[in-house]
Parts: sequence; C-alpha cells; structure tokens
Amino acid sequence: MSDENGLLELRNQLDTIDNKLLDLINERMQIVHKVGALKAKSGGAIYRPEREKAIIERLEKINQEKKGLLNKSAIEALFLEIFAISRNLELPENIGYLGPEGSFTHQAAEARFGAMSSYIPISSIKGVFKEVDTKKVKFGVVPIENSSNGIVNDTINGFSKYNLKIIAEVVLDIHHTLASTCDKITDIKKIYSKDIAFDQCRRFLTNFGLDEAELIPIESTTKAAKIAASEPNSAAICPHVGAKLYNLPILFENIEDKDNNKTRFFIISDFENAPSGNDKTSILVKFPNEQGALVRFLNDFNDAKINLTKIKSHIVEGNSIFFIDFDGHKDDENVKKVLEKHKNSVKILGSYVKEVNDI
Ligand SMILES: O=C(O)C(=O)C[C@]1(C(=O)O)C=C[C@@H](O)C=C1
Repeated sequence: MSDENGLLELRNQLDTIDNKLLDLINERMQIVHKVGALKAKSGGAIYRPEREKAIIERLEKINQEKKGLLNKSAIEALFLEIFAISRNLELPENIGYLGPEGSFTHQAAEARFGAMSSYIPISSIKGVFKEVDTKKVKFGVVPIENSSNGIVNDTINGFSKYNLKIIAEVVLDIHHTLASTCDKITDIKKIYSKDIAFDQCRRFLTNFGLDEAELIPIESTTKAAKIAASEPNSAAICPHVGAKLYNLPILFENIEDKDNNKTRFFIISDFENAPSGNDKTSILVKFPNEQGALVRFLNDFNDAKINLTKIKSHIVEGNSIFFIDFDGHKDDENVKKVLEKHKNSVKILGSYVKEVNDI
C-alpha cells in the first residue's frame, strides 16, 4: 500500500473511533442531564470537585494498569473539559476571576474549569467576593498566597467580610517574561508591571542593567503588556499568555529570581464540599486577648492528632488574626470536636481536596 493510501486507511479508522467517541460522550451527557434534573429538585451543588477528582484518579489508575498511551495531565485535561461541558449542561454557571483576561488568576481558573466555561474578569479581589456573594457569578477565583510575597491581604479581608466558602485550591508555577517591541534592551526606558512581579524579578533587572529604567507599578501584569504594546521604549513584565494576547514580542522567558515561584489560588462559592478522604481545611482564628490563647489552641489540635500545615498571622482593622490550614475535613470527628470547642474564635473558610502541588 502506498503511504498515501496508508494514511487514508488510518484516517478512516480514526473517523470510526471518533464517531464512537461522540456517541459515548452524548450518552454520558444524557446521564448528566438526569443528574442536573435531580440536583435541580434537591438543590444539590452542581460543581463537586471531590467527585471530579475521584473520577480522574480512577481513570489514571486504570490507564496505568492498562499501560495506556495517555499521561496523567492528558487525562486530566480531557476530563476537566468534559466536566466543564457537563456542568454547563446541568446549569450554565459563570466564573468570576481577578482579571484582566490573561492574568495568572485567569490561568488558574482555566486550569480548574477548562476552556469551555464562561469566565468574567473582575477588577479587584473585593469585587470577586462581592459578585459571588450577590450571586452574579457562581464561582470566584482569587489568589491567596505567593511563595515569594506571602499572603494576599485582600483575600483574607474578603473572607473576614463575606461568608463564602473555599471549595477548591489551585497551585500554579508562576513564570514571568520580559516583553517589548524594542529590538535592543538598552532602548527600554520604562517597564510596566505589578509591584510584586518587580519584586520577584529583581535579580534579572539588575543583571541586565534594567534597574536603570523607570519601573512603573500598575494593577495587573496583563495590563502592563497592553500598555507596553502601544508605548515606544517600554517593556512589560507579564505572563507568557499576556504578551501573546497583545502581540508583544517576548525578549526573555522565566525571568523570576526563584525557580520555585508559585501562587496558590482559592475557588470560592456559596456551598460546602462533602469529604473526599484527602482534604484540607482553612480557617481564620481571632484569639481572645488572653495569655496563652494561641498555645492552648495549638495544643488542642495536637491532642486531636490534626496536622497543621500552615499558620500565618495577619492584621485586619488593627486586630491580629491567624490564617491556618490543616489536614482533614471539617466534618471529620476529631476536627469537628476541636472546632466546636473554639467556635467563638474560629471562622471556617472551607474544606476542599488537597492539591498535590503545594506551596
Ligand atoms: O456527579 C455529579 O454530581 C455530577 O454532576 C456529574 C459530574 C460529571 O460530569 O461526572 C459533573 C459535575 C460535577 O462537578 C461532578 C461530576
């Protein structure tokens, strides 16, 4: 058989498989439709991250056993899109994220909800909380901490003000690029970016003599790309996708000082997750002004064999509060007891499936 005929034959086989795949996906969607109808009757939450996680883990296991050609991230990418389409079929729901389009938070949102979902950029973290609270969007995506810059105050303030729940976490590796229409680096006189992005790229800026340029902080790295695309002798420190969005040539990739630069994001909504067996819980704690209050609290966690994974202090309106993460679900017996004992000082922000990529 000639190569051309061979290709035709293989394409015919692919067409037959694609037809079967389409039938199977439609068959799946018929069932999803019934799930949607059930949930509409019972008021159950559409997005069930713990169930999606369990499906992906089961498929990865089967794939390994069968020595399939798909790798873990390919299975995840395929099925996250299927889930996004399923959720839209059950009930179309909008996702509000800290914008603008192309921001790292947008990437975090897409990493979880897939490319087919409906996204709305919101210009502040406070705005994201407000839009979820007033039910203009079903989900909000906000940054909570960066490995170089620590906790994001506006997000803690949002949790203090609103009674919204964390329903999932996403951890992204953060890479910055230097993008500009300038041909020579010495032509760059101004650099636009977010203040924390400048902090994360100090060494690069010094090494390339760019600390001589005027560093202009603005509200987002993607907006920086937009400005630099239209202003001569300027550059932006921005994400790869931000530069692409505004056709801004990338001069240097991965310019962050630390090669382990990560940001953790929360997906927030108005419902609580059921336990998945592999959960983490986040709380805010405001201790009474008594000696030893923090120590007593930590001892109770220790006695209940709860593993604290993070504790960070934060000031809200002059009061010191603690942001704490620990392993387990808020409905686990040992967790429930400790939280009940300290209910006057604790605000539960949510229990959610633990990400493998940690910060
Ligand atoms: O199992 C459910 O609760 C569903 O709604 C179905 C389904 C799926 O497509 O498998 C869709 C959305 C949920 O986030 C989890 C799973």
